[in-house]
Amino acid sequence: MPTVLDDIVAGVREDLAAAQAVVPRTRIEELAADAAPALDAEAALRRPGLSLIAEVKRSSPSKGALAAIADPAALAADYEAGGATAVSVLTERRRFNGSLDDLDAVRKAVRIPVLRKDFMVEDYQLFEARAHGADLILLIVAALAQTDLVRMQDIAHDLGMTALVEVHDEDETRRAVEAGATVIGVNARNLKTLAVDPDTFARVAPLIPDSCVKVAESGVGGPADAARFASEGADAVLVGEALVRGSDPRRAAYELIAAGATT
Ligand SMILES: O=C(O)c1ccccc1NCC(=O)[C@H](O)[C@H](O)COP(=O)(O)O
Repeated sequence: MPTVLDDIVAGVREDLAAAQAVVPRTRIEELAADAAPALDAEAALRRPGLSLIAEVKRSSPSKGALAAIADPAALAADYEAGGATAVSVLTERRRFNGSLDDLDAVRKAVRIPVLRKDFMVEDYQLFEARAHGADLILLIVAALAQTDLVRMQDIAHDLGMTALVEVHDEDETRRAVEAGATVIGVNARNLKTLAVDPDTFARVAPLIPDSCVKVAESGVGGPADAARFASEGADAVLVGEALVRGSDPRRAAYELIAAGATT
């Protein structure tokens, strides 16, 4: 029985084939090479205190529609003003209602690193991300064979980008570490059931070497959660829903970061 992840990836592959028919691989590589150099997102995430990766997220498979976000650039600018270290832009179209246009708009609006958050399954998407100004990309261990994970991380680094390698459990964490990941995101959302287990980070983080940046992803509902993840060793939290549902994203971003600093 296909999982939610399988369904999402199948849709991504269809959209990717359409994109490649319009912009072939050689051209997307040229566009990536011509883009302004990537910002050093890993260095930014290593700064003292709890970093916030604030997400532009319109909808999701687990919750459906979250927020209309007519102006993703304005939202990203609010995140930056609130002290976010980076902005995550969901570019997947079918389930998250995102796009590369959102990435372009956010890239133009902020001076902090930008994450292209998508389901990366082919090298083409890495060049595409860079061509659209991404500084960070997401590699989901559950969606990739180990050889693909290693190669795609190498390509991302060659393009000057940081790879946020996402894990959900102990086995995936071992694979991420073995692949040489330096920035590891522990996603509390089970990709089969979509349930969020807030204890995932505490369980899995001890397997991540101290030399890595540790990011707690999903289910951060407010400052108390940010403080808890910081006390459990998170260097950063990645937050979507709690920020896009609120009325004051700038203040909400500030409060998450402040809560992380108090631990
Ligand atoms: O959000 C989902 O429902 C989802 C389902 C399947 C795969 C990925 C999914 N979300 C992507 C993310 O990782 C989150 O957007 C991100 O961690 C922020 O989560 P949250 O703060 O809980 O919105």
